[in-house]
Amino acid sequence: MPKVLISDKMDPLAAQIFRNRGIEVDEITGKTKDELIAMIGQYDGLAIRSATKVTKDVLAAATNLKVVGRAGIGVDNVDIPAASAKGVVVMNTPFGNSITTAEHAIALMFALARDLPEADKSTQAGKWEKNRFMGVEVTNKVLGLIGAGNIGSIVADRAIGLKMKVVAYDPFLTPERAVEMGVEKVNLDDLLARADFITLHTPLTDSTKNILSKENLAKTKKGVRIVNCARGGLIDEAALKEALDSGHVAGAALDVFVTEPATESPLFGTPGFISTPHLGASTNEAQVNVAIQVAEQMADFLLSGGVTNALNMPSLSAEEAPKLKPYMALAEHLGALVGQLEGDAIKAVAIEVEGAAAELNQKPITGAVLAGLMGVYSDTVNMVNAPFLAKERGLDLREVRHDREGDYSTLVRVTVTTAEGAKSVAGTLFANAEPRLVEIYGVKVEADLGGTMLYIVNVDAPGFIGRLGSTLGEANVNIGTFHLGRRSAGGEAVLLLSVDTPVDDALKAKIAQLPGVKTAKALSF
Ligand SMILES: NC(=O)C1=CN([C@@H]2O[C@H](COP(=O)(O)OP(=O)(O)OC[C@H]3O[C@@H](n4cnc5c(N)ncnc54)[C@H](O)[C@@H]3O)[C@@H](O)[C@H]2O)C=CC1
Ligand SMILES: O=C(O)C(=O)COP(=O)(O)O
Repeated sequence: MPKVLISDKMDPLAAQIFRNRGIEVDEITGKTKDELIAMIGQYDGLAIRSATKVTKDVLAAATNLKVVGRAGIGVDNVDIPAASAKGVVVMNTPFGNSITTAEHAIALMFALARDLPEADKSTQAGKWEKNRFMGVEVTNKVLGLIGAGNIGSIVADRAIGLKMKVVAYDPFLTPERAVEMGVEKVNLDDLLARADFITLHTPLTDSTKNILSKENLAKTKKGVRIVNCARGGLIDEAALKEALDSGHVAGAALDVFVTEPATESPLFGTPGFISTPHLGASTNEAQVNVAIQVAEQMADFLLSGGVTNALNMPSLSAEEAPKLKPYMALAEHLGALVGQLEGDAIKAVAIEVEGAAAELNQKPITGAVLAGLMGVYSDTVNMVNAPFLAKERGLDLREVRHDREGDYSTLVRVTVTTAEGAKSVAGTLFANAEPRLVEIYGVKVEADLGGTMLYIVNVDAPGFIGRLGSTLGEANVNIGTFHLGRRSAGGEAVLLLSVDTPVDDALKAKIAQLPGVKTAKALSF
């Protein structure tokens, strides 16, 4: 039974879903990094929000971990390259809390426009300072949207409803989408110069870090009000403090900080400054959404291999997963076969599918071929890290889907290119379920790949099979299955046999010395 740790505060529905689906679950929140490291080894899945930091050290200790599920959007608290290298899938719930976060941005915009927190404090202190608080309307004001993705678009929609003019800066926003959203696509300088309110909705990346830098804050319109419900680090906090003190920026509302929890900050107490403790996603509705989604996605993955919303591997629906399962076994075997036969000599790989296989999602088949191929170099390769390892080795990858009718109702072909040219192996499914090799380097051989095998290329001549059988018999090695094919009578013959015991180097050398043998390799699957 897989075991999951929920390490951040999550709606109880998450634990309930795991249990209903037969997954053991522990809810242990608020642990330090060392405590997490000490316990993580026993879990197959880790469900988190933003508090748990899934660092390289945590991943190194996570010897059983297969999936990290983020009940929310931002995954900057997860070292994704380290997770990928370790073969751990990282998934999030990209839509579950977007409305809620957009609403929080709008709420903060209004709070800034009317100085609500300060007015509340003063009124409850019995001051009735009616003349101190003079706000601004948002109607007809320009809202500058930095980042026009899921949350940004919802903010734009609400702001347009409030009769604001929305200008958006997002390098990935197409002109068509801008028209659809009813916003004007602008460059950053234009936005800074025109916006009465600025709201940020981008992830924190190299290109967005300090996007509101000291220099860019200086380009804003005097009296601008700024909202950040995305990530700390998008605004230079020290520069923001200066701009608030000087009165250039009239107000700023931050839900997120460079360092969280932000229990102290030079910004605290600055006139015009409002803050909330990373509450963007904190509504009942959003937390129910993300808890259900993350638990269902993680359970699908742990129980059936279905992959949804993964950031480091292609998606695979829970319905598709069982259909693809035998193909993935076939693909992994074909990859392992060419990987063991050609090793470092491989420069490029082409993966072709035809017949029934061409109707399926090809990405998992490709991932499985690469996992088999890269598995030659490491025991910890799986479908998640194999594509990254292949890229690191500079392997050129090509995927081809054929519409044509071939000799087989379904076929997967893996062709590798080495200095000697292109070499290919192909396999099919017997009875839609059992993987079968059908061709190796141009020779038709039907074989079950599995266990320990011997691959022998020899000159097709009488007496060879007898001599090989005797050599194996003398070494007390029992033959399990025996598959034979040849390029032409009297030409090159190919033998693939499974044996019940490992073949040591001495026996391999003996076989290689038999008359007529061109190649002799031991394989394991
Ligand atoms: N405060 C909170 O509790 C919450 C914060 N968030 C944060 O909100 C942010 C946005 O979330 P979504 O809208 O769902 O993401 P998204 O991926 O749908 O949209 C992000 C947008 O930023 C744009 N972008 C990327 N680089 C940019 C750049 N250099 N300049 C301008 N735009 C750029 C992208 O093209 C994309 O359209 C994320 O960082 C997420 O972590 C999300 C949920 C809750
Ligand atoms: O979903 C996100 O990106 C958020 O920032 C929400 O964070 P939280 O789950 O409230 O810790």
